[in-house]
Amino acid sequence: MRWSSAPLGDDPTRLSLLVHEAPETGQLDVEAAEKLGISRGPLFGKLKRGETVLNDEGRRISPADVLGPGRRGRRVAVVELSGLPAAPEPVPLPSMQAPMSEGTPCDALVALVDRAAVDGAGDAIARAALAAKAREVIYWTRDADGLRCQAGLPAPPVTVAGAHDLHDLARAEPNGELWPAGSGALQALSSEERVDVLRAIADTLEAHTDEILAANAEDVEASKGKISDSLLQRLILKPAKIAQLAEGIRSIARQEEPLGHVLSATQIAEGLELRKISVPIGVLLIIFEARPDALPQIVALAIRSGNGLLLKGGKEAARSNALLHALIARVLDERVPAVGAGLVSLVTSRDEIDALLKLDDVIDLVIPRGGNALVSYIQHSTRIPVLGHADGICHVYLDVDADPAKALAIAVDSKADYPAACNAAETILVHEALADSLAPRVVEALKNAGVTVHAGPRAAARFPDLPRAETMRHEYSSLDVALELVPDLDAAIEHIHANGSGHTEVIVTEDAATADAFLSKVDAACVHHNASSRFSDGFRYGLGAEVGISTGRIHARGPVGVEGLLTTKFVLRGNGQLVAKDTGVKYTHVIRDPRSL
Ligand SMILES: NC(=O)C1=CN([C@@H]2O[C@H](COP(=O)(O)OP(=O)(O)OC[C@H]3O[C@@H](n4cnc5c(N)ncnc54)[C@H](OP(=O)(O)O)[C@@H]3O)[C@@H](O)[C@H]2O)C=CC1
Ligand SMILES: N[C@@H](CCC(=O)OP(=O)(O)O)C(=O)O
Repeated sequence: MRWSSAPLGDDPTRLSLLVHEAPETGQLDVEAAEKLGISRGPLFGKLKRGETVLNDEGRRISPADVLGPGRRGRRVAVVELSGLPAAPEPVPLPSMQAPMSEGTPCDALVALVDRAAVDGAGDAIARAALAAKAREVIYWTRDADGLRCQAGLPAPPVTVAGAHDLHDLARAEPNGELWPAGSGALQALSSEERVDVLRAIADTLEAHTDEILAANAEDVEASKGKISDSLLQRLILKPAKIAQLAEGIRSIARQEEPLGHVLSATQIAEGLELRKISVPIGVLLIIFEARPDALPQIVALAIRSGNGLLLKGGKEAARSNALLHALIARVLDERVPAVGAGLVSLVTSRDEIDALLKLDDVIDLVIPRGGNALVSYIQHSTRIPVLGHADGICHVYLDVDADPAKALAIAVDSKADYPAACNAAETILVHEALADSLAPRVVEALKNAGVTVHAGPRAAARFPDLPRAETMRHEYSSLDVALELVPDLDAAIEHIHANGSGHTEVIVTEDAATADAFLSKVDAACVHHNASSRFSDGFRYGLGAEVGISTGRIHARGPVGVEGLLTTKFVLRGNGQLVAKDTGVKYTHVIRDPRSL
């Protein structure tokens, strides 16, 4: 352990210390070392100290070959903000201008405040947290009775890279280095290291299934009677769901490295080569509903794509999310200490969102995943680009040439498989020519699956006993569905465009030309032919997982996986070429095949 003093703002008389903990090397794997031809003795000590050694045959053995994961030395900034007399002798500083953290994020900021001044200290603490790039803030107060660690004060939640109070932080004008630090460090990791983290997260989820289920059971218990049954189902985690989650994360790990992928290449002129490569977007703020399995999926996609993350989950899932986040944070700290837990921050309260939405110099993309109200609110409250994942008013159109067995099964699966999902069908459209043949069978099959069928204006004339649908533009998110009759394909498409939300639309028909017309004319993120709307999902589409299903048009649409979290960068390599009013080179503009590079 060593310490140095560090300046805080423009008042060098105040106590401010930077405490550095010595790093811990990993455990030496004696068996592995002996297998590599290292005899017990001083070489073991050298390897433990991080030195490369020569084995008995003179081959170089590096510490990484025989040491388990180590722990980096933590850094804690200590500041005294109350004007109390300075404590230990300040050590002369190399530069008073140096940032308090010496450029590296601190694990924690310990702030000492006069008890009487606590109420007014928030802004100063926020500024100190910013200067220290602190991931966590711990307050101590001091009065006549001595020092006290203030557990009673609003807990300093580990939120945006740990900053304790986002409102204060927003006022403190972050310089953009605090949050992206983790993202930059993530990009510096090798593909193997990021893959290793994903595998470790998948293993951790499975290993802690019981604890996760216990935290989830508390969330479910607390929400019973307060939310609808279908929303409760969305909140519930089960062992099979956790196993599928882990498998999804492993499949993301198996995917081809997404960063630095050459998407196109052009020879601009002799010796002047242009490449377009894939890069991460940067820092993402993702707001999602009370569905805890979304958290590890989103984290895995962000890690694979090299993005930093701020997460805000639905309040009903608070305990499940907190545990999942803590498990992931531990993996990050253990496996990639250079990146650390700060890469993924969990915001717990809706109140913190407004301050974050102001940080357009820090956050690169906001993805609100939830109802239309949420998405519109975010769009109107920020200058940060927004990729909306809004509601799913999905239709299944049963064409005159539909195979009846497929039509019945697809209608039932699209609604009843998981009624609360945004990709569940909300309206079944049936060709009018089938009003007396297929339509009653559809009503029957849906009823048998426990679904209440609500008749639209035309269907009501044919099925007067059914309850009326109050509107055709409604997301039931429950075991309810609307039924409407349409005269032909064009009317079906018109109905979909008038009432749908651009999420997922399905046609059931055996006529290829009708299917093609539907698939090309319908304007939605996902269009399916003879397949359930429920396939519209990142895991089922083979993306491993999803952030959600984008109902926005730019830049990603439909289930958003790793690719949806990337942007591009042009890289031009030359050897001194100039533009010189476009006379400097002879343009060739030869398109290269990226696969040949
Ligand atoms: N397209 C897609 O991928 C998805 C779409 N959906 C759609 O979401 C809807 C259901 O979601 P629902 O459970 O109602 O979720 P909400 O839209 O009510 O909330 C989702 C999240 O947004 C937060 N939130 C809501 N309003 C605000 C606000 N004004 N400021 C800050 N945060 C806010 C909530 O916080 P808090 O919990 O604290 O209130 C929660 O974390 C359905 O329409 C469904 O189709 C759902 C999942 C995926
Ligand atoms: N991925 C989902 C669908 C999209 C989704 O997240 O929906 P929701 O259940 O509203 O959170 C699924 O089919 O399982």
